[in-house]
Amino acid sequence: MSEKKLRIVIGSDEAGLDYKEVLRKDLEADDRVGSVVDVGISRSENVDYPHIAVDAARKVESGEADRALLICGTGLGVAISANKVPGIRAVTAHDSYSVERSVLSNNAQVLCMGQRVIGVELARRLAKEWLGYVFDSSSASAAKVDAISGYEQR
Ligand SMILES: O=C[C@H](O)[C@H](O)COP(=O)(O)O
Repeated sequence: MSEKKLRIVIGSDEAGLDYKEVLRKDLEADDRVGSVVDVGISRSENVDYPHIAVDAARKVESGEADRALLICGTGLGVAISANKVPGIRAVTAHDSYSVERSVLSNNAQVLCMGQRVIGVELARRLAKEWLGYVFDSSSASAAKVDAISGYEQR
């Protein structure tokens, strides 16, 4: 039985644009990915990171996409912004273990990285690993994620 392919949204500000372009190509070439929607920025249009991050997060929240990958200078601003969208769990992670736990412990749908923080090859490797993790809703972590959701003001 084949796994359902992931629908990914990718976005960045100017500080993350180079990595975003590289990571988008990697995602498009990955068999586990069914679609990649790029919410910007492009070389010709600059937009500040909060708008890109919220746009991407809304696509996940609405069910249009399964996950989002966001890049800015640090990976911090895009995570803060994406987390303003109810139902979204966005994290900044630059190491393999945190990327794994962001999905398996936190059921985070949004991974954020900083182009000014890690090398491009590590970012590529982490994004590849990230695709392989699937949250287990019958795991002991599920009740903790539910508790996070319970604190949201809807
Ligand atoms: O978190 C913010 C990002 O790192 C962004 O790319 C740069 O933001 P700044 O220009 O406000 O430092």
